[in-house]
Amino acid sequence: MMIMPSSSSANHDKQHVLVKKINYTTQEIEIHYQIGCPPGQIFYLNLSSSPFEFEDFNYTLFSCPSSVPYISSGTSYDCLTKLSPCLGNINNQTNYYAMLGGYCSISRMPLESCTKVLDYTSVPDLFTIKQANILKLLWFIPDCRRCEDLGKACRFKDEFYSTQKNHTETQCYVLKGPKRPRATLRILGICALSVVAIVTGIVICYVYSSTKTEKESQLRIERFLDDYRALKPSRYSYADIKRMTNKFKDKLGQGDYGTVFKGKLSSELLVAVKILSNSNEKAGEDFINEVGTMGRIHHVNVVRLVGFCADGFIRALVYDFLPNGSLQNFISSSAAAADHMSRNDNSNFLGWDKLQDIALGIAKGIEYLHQGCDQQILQFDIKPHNVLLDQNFTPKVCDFGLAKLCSKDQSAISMTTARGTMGYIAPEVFSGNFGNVSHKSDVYSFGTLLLEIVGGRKNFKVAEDNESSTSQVYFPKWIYKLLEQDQEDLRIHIEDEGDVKIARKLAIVGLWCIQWYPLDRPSMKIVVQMLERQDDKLIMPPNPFASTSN
Ligand SMILES: Nc1ncnc2c1ncn2[C@@H]1O[C@H](COP(=O)(O)OP(=O)(O)OP(=O)(O)O)[C@@H](O)[C@H]1O
Repeated sequence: MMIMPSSSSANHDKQHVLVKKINYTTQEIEIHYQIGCPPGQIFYLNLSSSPFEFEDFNYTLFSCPSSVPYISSGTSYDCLTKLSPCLGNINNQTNYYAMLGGYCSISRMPLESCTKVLDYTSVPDLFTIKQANILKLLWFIPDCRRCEDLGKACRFKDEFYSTQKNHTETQCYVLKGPKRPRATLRILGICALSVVAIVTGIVICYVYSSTKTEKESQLRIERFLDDYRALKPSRYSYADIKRMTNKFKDKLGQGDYGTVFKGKLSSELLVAVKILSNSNEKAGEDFINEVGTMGRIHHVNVVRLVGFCADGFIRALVYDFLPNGSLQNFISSSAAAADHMSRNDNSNFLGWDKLQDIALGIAKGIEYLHQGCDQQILQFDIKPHNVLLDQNFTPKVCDFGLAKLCSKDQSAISMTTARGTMGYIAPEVFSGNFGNVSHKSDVYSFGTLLLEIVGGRKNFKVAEDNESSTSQVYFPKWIYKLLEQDQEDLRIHIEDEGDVKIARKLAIVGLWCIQWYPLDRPSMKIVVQMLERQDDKLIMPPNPFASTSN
């Protein structure tokens, strides 16, 4: 900061002073100022070109012959300041100077021997300068003290619009953060909005997905409970059975042990209801067998027992309805017989791929019965009649009236009477001479079924066509010879290149299964593996008819 001594002063140079303190609230600035000697110099400070003023005081300068004692006024200002040792030379006399503040009464000062030299009006606070070398300056324009008190910023009123250059009125305003360019602000706004949108989106997604997951898990539990309930066969009354079969309106078929009717459990669940005939003395036993066995098994290739009825003398079994009926309806057309076999209508022919799938499905179902349950279940009546097909032609093993439960490690079971259907029964089942009755007995029946699929006719029935001598040939024996001679033409109905390969495979597996001695037959597990093989490298089995060959 610079201040200029007055023109009356000898020194016209601008003087640099040090700003010690600025107080914006009181609008005071303190500068470091060394009082000169004689002190009058300060009284001629020219502040006209600056916005500052000093607080004006009035003083009277006295010249005294000797030093005067210092006397306090008792106020915040001192009354008398000695200017000793600043000696001045007035009227050719070397004198001490004393300065008397205008606010003090001269009568109380020890100035009797002194002579008044000069009155100074409107001069700075000499006492402060003298004590601390501080000169206090004030400014009044702009007047921001009110704004400072309010903690606000201050500016000239209508700073931007005023046409008057020297207007002095001020106004307070709230100081905002540093201004940012509009584009930056817009980008920041967009970013902020995006963040808010993303966060909101995440929150909505989270809430939505957690509600959805909750609903899904609830649904899953409901479904599980439904399924769990469905796993156990329900018990129905006769009235229920009548209601579900619409009073036995739609008959599906007649078996040895009863009549089967179509029924409806709900709009979605169709059922087949088998009413066991009372006339058959074995019906009660079959009933217990069937419910006891099927109540505990669940497999895609085993028909599901939905429920049963034991109401008075009425016994009924309720199964899932399988719209494509039994496999028997489809295998008699599988082979368009060669000249020595009777030619059947092949309108029901499913194709070799489908037949292979069906064979594999049945094998898996039987393997499950043998190995997949707590107890081994021997079905003892595997035949095409007892394989039902659903809407996708997935095979389901059914009819467990003859089934027997035994422990898994049991290698043989005792059997008092022969079980099963002639032509499918394993030799050991009807005669104890050929080995023990075991799971291998089901393997034999399955082998017969496989060969029926390939031959398209009942194996055990020698063809009744007497027009040709070859029609008397027993199909398994005949096909064994053909395969042994590695003949390509199996005299089957072929639609595709791979058909012969499939038929060969089914026939070879079938021949393995119908080995006379149970020990020579593969287990159902091996049968499944053989049927799943894609190559045509299956080893030919020994001749199953060696002991019976003529
Ligand atoms: N779950 C089912 N879904 C659809 N049809 C069925 C169902 N069960 C049986 N049938 C039909 O009812 C007919 C009679 O079946 P049933 O099991 O009583 O006798 P079978 O198997 O033909 O002979 P057997 O009494 O000697 O075993 C079958 O041929 C089949 O067409």
